[in-house]
Amino acid sequence: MSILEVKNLSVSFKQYTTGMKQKELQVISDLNVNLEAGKILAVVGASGSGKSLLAHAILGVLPSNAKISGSMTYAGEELTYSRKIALRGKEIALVPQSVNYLDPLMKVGKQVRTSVRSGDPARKQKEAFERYHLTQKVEELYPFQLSGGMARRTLLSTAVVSGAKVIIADEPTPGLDPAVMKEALRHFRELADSGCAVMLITHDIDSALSIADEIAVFYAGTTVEIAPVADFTGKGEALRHPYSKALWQALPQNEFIPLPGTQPHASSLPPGCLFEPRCPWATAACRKGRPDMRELREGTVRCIHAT
Ligand SMILES: Nc1ncnc2c1ncn2[C@@H]1O[C@H](COP(=O)(O)OP(=O)(O)OP(=O)(O)O)[C@@H](O)[C@H]1O
Ligand code: NI
Repeated sequence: MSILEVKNLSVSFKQYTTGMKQKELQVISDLNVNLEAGKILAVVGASGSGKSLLAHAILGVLPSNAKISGSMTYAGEELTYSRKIALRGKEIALVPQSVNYLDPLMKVGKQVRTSVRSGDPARKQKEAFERYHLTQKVEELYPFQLSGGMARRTLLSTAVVSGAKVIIADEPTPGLDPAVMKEALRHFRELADSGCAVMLITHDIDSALSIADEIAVFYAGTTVEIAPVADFTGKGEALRHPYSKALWQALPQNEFIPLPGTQPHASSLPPGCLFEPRCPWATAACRKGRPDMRELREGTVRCIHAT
């Protein structure tokens, strides 16, 4: 059952260039994702492909010079800005990419306890700390006294004690030791199995494959493919988009073949398909316009040539 749906999301930033001229920088174009109760959607893609901005758009925490279009629904109703504020941290929780989101002036035990909305805050905080191997001492520390890994585990604890129905985790695992990282991933799976919808943004495709149901591949601010995890296998034959195949083949454990070229910057997006300049399948038709997302073999793809 779909709980959060993002349709044709575009995000642009107003920027001033020389002589006070204004320019719109389109950083997300026509992006679609769908989160379902009980499912984990992993979001992968190069740095700068718009993963964090999607998370921020859903939570309503984009900077004030951002312009947003498209539609979002939560539990079947439009997710307006005021609804985002009302649901943030309650029904929709974010594990932010940066540990700077912790309140610098509040002891971390208290930060976690204030996120608890039902049940005993002290007990829930203790359980989360135990799970993430944070000792009791840590409760009394301020964020500046934590190591990077401890700060991350605190952020994880804050999101998981909230009882939110949707958890959006933006690169939650870097800097964690492997045992804690595994525990965090297992915990996301448990939360999904108990009915949450989870969006896991990660650079680590292997981790994503170990727990997710579907993978969304981002490129230059849009989704190029959404595929079941089972399709990420072999040489990527089952994948639909040439970029997903290239991303898969570039992994060290696969062919380790790098894809030549770079992702276009928002200031110089190609006129047609965003992947066209690097695409081995590109034809003149690909330069004519942006392809729509279309259904193909249990997944969706944004490519006119995909079969
Ligand atoms: N406030 C802003 N003003 C202008 N451009 C921005 C702003 N915030 C982000 N961008 C641009 O939007 C694009 C997408 O950024 P985003 O942070 O979503 O990438 P990401 O996929 O999360 O990358 P990473 O994997 O490095 O975290 C980038 O090109 C970035 O430079
Ligand atoms: Ni990011």
